[in-house]
Amino acid sequence: MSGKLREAEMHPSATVMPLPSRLAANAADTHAIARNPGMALDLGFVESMRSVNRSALERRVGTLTKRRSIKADNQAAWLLRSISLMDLTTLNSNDTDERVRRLCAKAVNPLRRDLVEALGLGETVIRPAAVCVYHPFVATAVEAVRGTGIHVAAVSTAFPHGLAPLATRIAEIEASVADGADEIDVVIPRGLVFGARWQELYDEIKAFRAACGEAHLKVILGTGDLATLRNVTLASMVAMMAGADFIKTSTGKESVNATLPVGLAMVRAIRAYHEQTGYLIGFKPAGGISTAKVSLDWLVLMKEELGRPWLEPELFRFGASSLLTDIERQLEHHISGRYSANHRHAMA
Ligand SMILES: O=C[C@H](O)COP(=O)(O)O
Repeated sequence: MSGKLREAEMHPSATVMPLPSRLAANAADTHAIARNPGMALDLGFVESMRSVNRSALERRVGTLTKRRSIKADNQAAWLLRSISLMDLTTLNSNDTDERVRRLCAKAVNPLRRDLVEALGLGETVIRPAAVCVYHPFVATAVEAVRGTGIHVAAVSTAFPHGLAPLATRIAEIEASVADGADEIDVVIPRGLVFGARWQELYDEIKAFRAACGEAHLKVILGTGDLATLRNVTLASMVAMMAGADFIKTSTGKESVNATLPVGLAMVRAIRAYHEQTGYLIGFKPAGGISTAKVSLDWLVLMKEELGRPWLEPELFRFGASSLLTDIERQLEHHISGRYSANHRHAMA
């Protein structure tokens, strides 16, 4: 099979629908979007989202993923898109500066030279949107990706549980911003959701947003801990009202991470918020997304439910530590018809 990609395939956004009013036209800057300022907490609106039908969401996900909207011939182009939508992540207890430098080097050159050439990419640069690290490694990452356009995201607010005093969590955000992180992934204390303590949750997230300043705020709900899709939907809505730029499923540390039905509940909350306010909120599924095929399922879901603007890094990211390795293997297979051993891939 030829590995060369047609121009239109390399740039799926070339055929996008007209951009909604709040999306800036300059897609070269992945922060070029009108930021969600948030709104007053409207519990009536939050509660209007309360009925969530799990089996209907599961049926919809089944239909979407079986319809194979991405044809085999186009899959390589969409896998390249998955790379550009990735927050390449390392969040391990044994992380070191050296490991973070290696991750960043991989982000700067995510594909081997021979793959780039075989795919006919020419001067087209394909890179993850961001690297995502713990606070102590922010400065190292900033230095390592300087000048590349790759964002540096820090997980913050006592990741992954969110159970430190509020002042400590806010100070953590401020420290990561001071070190150069321009995206901050915060976690919510799940107990605020179980107790329906929406005002407290709203106030905390609003304080996180203020501490972020210009840095973009991604709010991790820890959906695997939240027990019901109703909780997921209501927490999504409160996070957006409090000024989240993105809502994100999971930390990668819960026993259940990003699932498509949960993702669907969240993107429908995003749609409702957009209809109410005109603002576009990003979505980041994270945790356990490790295969190229699953990444394509997510892209189909986003395209079908929210449309093309949510296939751009301004509005969609995968949080993933090992997805890139599988995408590289699948691209190699696309080119050569063979799979190579994992050890040939630097991040394996
Ligand atoms: O936010 C990103 C996640 O922690 C990554 O999870 P993962 O290691 O399962 O890909």
